[in-house]
Amino acid sequence: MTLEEIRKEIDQIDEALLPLFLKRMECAKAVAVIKKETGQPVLNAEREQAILNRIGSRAGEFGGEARMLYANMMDMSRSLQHSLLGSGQELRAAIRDAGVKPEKAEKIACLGEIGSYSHEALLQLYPHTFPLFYQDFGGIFAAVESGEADLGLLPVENSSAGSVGEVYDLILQYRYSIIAATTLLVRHCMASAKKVDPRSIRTVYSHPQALSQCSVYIEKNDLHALPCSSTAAAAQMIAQRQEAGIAAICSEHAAKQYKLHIVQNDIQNTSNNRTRFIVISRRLYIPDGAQKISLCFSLPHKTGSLYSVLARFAAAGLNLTKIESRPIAERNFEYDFYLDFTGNVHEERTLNLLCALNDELPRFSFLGNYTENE
Ligand SMILES: O=C(O)C(=O)C[C@]1(C(=O)O)C=C[C@@H](O)C=C1
Repeated sequence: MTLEEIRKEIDQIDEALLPLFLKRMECAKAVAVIKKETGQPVLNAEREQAILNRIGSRAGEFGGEARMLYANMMDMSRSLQHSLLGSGQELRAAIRDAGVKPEKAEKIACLGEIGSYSHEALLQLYPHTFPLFYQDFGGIFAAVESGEADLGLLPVENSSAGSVGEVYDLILQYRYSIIAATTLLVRHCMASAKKVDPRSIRTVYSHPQALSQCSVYIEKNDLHALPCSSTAAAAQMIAQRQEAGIAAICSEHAAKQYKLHIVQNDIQNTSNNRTRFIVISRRLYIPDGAQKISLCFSLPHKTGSLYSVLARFAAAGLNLTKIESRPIAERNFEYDFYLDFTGNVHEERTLNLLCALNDELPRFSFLGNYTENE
C-alpha cells in the first residue's frame, strides 16, 4: 500500500469510530439520569476496572494502548456526567459566595525585616499596608491562623533556585486560600557603609540564597562570602559596623533603607532572576478578572492516575503553568500534588472540571483564583 492509500484507510477508520464514540457519550448521558434518580455516585471504579481488564486482554500487543484509550473515554464520560448532575455543590456555593477582596488587609505577615525582598513584593502589591515581619515561613502561617495578621505573603519559587519546598508543604498543610500573586525581579547590589572603590571590598555578607545567586561575581573578584539570616539583616549589620573592606549583598531598596552606598549594581549571575510570591488568606476572595487558579489533591498509587487528571485539563483546553509534588509525611511514597493553571472559575467548563475533580479525588482542595502581576 502507498502512503496515500494507508492514510485513506485511517480516515475511513476515524469516520467509523466517531459515531461509536458519540453513541458511547450518549450512553454516559443516559446513565447520568439513572444515577441522579438512584443517588449513585458518578465514579464506579469497579465497573471501569472490569472494562479496562476486558479490553486490555483482548487487544493483544496493543493492550496498554487500548487500556489508555478506554480510560480516557471513561474520564470524558465522567466529566460529562458531573456537569449534567451539577456535582460539587459545596464548592460551587463557596465560589459563588466568595468576596472580591478582603475588607481588612491592614496587617500582612511576611519574611525578614524592613528592606527584605518579601517586603519589596509586599509594597508592590499593597503599598499602604503595615508589614509584620517573621523569621520563618511557619510563623507567617501561624500569624494568619491566629488572626494576628489579616493576610500572609510568601515566596514560592525563584527562576534559578526553583520551588521553595517548605512553603509548598505549609500550603498543603493549611490549605488557606491564595488571593494574589506577584513576581519580583530580584537584583542584588553590593553595598558598603562608605563610598569606596569596589576593589577595596574583600568580604561580603548576605543570605545564602543571595550569595549563591551572585557566585560568579564573588568568585571573579575572589571575595570571602559569609552567610547572614537575610539580605536586609546583612545590610543592617554593615551599617552598624561602619568598617572598611566589608559589604552586604542586598537589594537597592535595603541599601537605601540602611543608608549604605551602592558600590556595584546588578551582581547576580543572571539578569532574569525572578521570585514569585503569593498572598494567603483564611477566607476565599476571587477578584474580578482573576486569571490564575491553584488547587491540590492526592492520587491513589495507580498506573496512569496523574495522566488521567492531566488529560481532563487538556480536554477542557486549560493550560497548566506549574505542577509540584510533595511527599505525604505519614504515608510511604504517596504524594500530594499542587497545580497552577490559567483560567477563571466563572467559566462554566472550568468550574465543571473543578467540581468533578473535587468529587473524585482524595484530599482535593480548590485554593484560589486570583490575578498575578508579572
Ligand atoms: O457504568 C457507569 O456507571 C457509567 O457511568 C459509564 C462509565 C463508562 O464510561 O463506561 C462511566 C463512569 C463510571 O465510572 C463507569 C463507567
